[in-house]
Amino acid sequence: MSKIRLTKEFRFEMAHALWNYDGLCKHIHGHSYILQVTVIGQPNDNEKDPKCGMVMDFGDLKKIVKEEIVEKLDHAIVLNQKARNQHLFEIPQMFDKIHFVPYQPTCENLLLDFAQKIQARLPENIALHKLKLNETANSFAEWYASDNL
Ligand SMILES: Nc1nc2c(c(=O)[nH]1)N=C([C@H](O)[C@H](O)COP(=O)(O)OP(=O)(O)OP(=O)(O)O)CN2
Ligand SMILES: [Zn+2]
Repeated sequence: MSKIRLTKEFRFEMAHALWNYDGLCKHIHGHSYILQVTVIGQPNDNEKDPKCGMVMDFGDLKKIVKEEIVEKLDHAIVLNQKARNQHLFEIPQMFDKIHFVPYQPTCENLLLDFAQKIQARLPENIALHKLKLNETANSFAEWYASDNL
């Protein structure tokens, strides 16, 4: 049976800084990120199933991506763990949504992290096909399953 790709788009506001970077992005600054998540699979052909005709309910995909990524990162600060500093936690009303990650929080590395998190939550019959992350209106990175076999 034929396969179909489904895409859902998410938006979140996130601050980050690139540790040891040689440009302006070494400073804490924010982006309005746009994340497109594309999955691939065969539409359900069981007429008795409420999900008949669907590869995956858009709502189920939304739940996974919101729980794994959007709810955690929206209005958060993401910093390389090399920048970890106890003083930041002394002002919890500003810094209780700070995430230190074991990588440089570039578009590329965020996508590698997102791919792992989404893949771990997808049902067996559905595969992650592609991710696209816009950091600005004219800068984006893409992850393709076919590049990572
Ligand atoms: N390969 C990457 N390069 C850069 C990343 C990244 O994640 N991957 N990130 C940054 C900065 O965080 C920031 O996103 C600036 O990016 P840039 O597109 O250079 O933004 P500008 O506003 O300066 O670009 P304009 O084309 O002038 O709008 C830097 N590089
Ligand atoms: Zn940036």
